Amino acid sequence: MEVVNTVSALKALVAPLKNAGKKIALVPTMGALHNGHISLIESALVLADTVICSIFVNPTQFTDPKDLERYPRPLQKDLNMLIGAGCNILFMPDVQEMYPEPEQWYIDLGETEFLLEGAFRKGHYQGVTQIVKKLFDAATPDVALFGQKDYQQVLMIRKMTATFNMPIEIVSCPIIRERDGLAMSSRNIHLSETDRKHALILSRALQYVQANFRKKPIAELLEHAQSFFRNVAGLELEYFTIADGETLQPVTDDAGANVVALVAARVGTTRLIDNMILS
Ligand SMILES: Nc1ncnc2c1ncn2[C@@H]1O[C@H](COP(=O)(O)OP(=O)(O)OP(=O)(O)O)[C@@H](O)[C@H]1O
Ligand SMILES: CC(C)(CO)[C@@H](O)C(=O)[O-]
Ligand code: BAL
Repeated sequence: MEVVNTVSALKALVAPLKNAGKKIALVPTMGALHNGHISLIESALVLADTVICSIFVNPTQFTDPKDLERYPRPLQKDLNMLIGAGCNILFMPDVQEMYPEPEQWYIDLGETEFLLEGAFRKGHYQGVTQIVKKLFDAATPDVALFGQKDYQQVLMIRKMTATFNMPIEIVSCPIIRERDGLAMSSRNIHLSETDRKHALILSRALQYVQANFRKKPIAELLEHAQSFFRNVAGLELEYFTIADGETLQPVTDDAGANVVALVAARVGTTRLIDNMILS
């Protein structure tokens, strides 16, 4: 695996590959890799000739400075995992290169930006689209892969690429879970033993809704799913919604296809998200 730290070094590697007609895939990450990330690399290897993984903990998408400060950065382990997975190129730019000057960035991502994650992490999707645009410009991929775990993120990135007419296929990959159902996340490392038990409530509530969708009214599903989170010390529900998979607006009982249940909760000091597609 080639490791490059600058945009110019990345472009120098990628240009001859593109000239030779090779298909390039990009898997953007913030590091602290787990099997969810590795599944993206594996899917990328199927879709493309060369797979680039980026590791960059992007300051502009963090709304909580403590969250940024304590974001895990186990570099050696990440390198070993990427080599084991067969990744071809690791791009690890530094903050100074990605943001040489403080810059203005605003793009219209539509109303969906302000719902769910966007409501709890103000400006988050401006920061995400800002860095993903820079990563796309640097890597010039044909295809980029993201996890369904960050469901709303995939919608926002599709909107951004459409805005800039970027000819990049955006692929959403299934959520990889621990054996007991907890969605893998770099932030799981912060969970205490008690938090780890409470964290399971997110996937359990989603599973309940998935198993009972169209069997019970939406209001009843929501009430019961939300009740899973009540009176659990150290567990704080931020949202649980059953929404249209494109607009993320809440659906009613006559909803057709493309419905998703999404949840976010604080478990101890850690904020977790998860979702399941219902139809
Ligand atoms: N469990 C998972 N299954 C599949 N893809 C995942 C999973 N977790 C994260 N991803 C995807 O990996 C990419 C990089 O995510 P990121 O580096 O933020 O990891 P993360 O585990 O989501 O970390 P955190 O949630 O703590 O920010 C994103 O596209 C994300 O959706
Ligand atoms: C896409 C991403 C790498 C942009 O920083 C990040 O939001 C993530 O890890 O999902
Ligand atoms: N996994 C999405 C990146 C973030 O939480 O900031």
